[in-house]
Amino acid sequence: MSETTTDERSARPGEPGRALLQMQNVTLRFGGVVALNDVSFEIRQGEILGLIGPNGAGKTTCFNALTGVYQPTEGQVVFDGTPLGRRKRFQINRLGIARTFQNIRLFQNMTARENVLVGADSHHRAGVVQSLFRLPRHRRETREGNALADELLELMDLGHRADDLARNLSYGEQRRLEIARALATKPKLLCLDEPAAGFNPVEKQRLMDLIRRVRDLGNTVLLIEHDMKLVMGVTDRIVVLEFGKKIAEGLPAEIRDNPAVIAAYLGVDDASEEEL
Ligand SMILES: Nc1ncnc2c1ncn2[C@@H]1O[C@H](COP(=O)(O)OP(=O)(O)OP(=O)(O)O)[C@@H](O)[C@H]1O
Repeated sequence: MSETTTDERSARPGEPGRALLQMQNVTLRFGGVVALNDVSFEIRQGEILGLIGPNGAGKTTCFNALTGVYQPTEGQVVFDGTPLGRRKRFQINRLGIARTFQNIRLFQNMTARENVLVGADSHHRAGVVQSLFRLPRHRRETREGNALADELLELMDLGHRADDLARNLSYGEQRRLEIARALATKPKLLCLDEPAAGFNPVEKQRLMDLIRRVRDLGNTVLLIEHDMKLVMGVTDRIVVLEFGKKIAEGLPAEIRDNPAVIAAYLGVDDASEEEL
């Protein structure tokens, strides 16, 4: 997990703090489709920022722009003071951005612990020679990796499943394992793309509690989530997209009362004013 200093945590969630990531006037086109249209916002150190909007609003494209899957057509993404430019996904991951996906991407025939270790391993420094001959650095990193993996599994309420194959975990456990694996890269920013998709309300609430726990340890989280009630309950600030444009940004209570947001969601089948 990322380490934080007192300075970084001094700003309370929702209050102005250090900008960890800045989307600066990002436009992203796919042929004639403008998936993002001049979008600007920032993610502040130590907060949970919710990114919401109706289907097709551009949320996943936004994620993809800031994790290196797509390059902005115009504008730029600045992370921790560094413009991401044309960096590849693994380079952006090394800078400190980790993400999970809408669909589960685990190594199904590996144990839960091994899946987390894959994340930690990508940041280890011991080379092939060190590993082959089990030299001291490799041994130390293996020990540290195992300890970190177990800590993260505990954090995600998966300590008791460490030695079970990923494929034998329940759907909810697999989703939590993905978050543990992403955290193993010790990211400065954790991006979660609909982590509660397919959950029942009780599971959803439990996951949101875990995400808050992750934030309380000093991590910064970007969260895409469709369920409005959950977003309102867990996030510190919210950015709302509609048709590729940012239509609102603010504290959950401000977003709930924002007429443009209410109008955007009333146009969607499965949302009602009550849900907002
Ligand atoms: N690779 C692509 N090629 C062409 N168009 C795309 C591509 N990816 C996304 N789009 C289009 O960009 C727009 C935004 O899509 P995006 O998936 O980012 O929205 P979203 O808010 O994540 O939606 P959902 O909630 O349904 O996942 C949509 O019109 C979509 O069809």
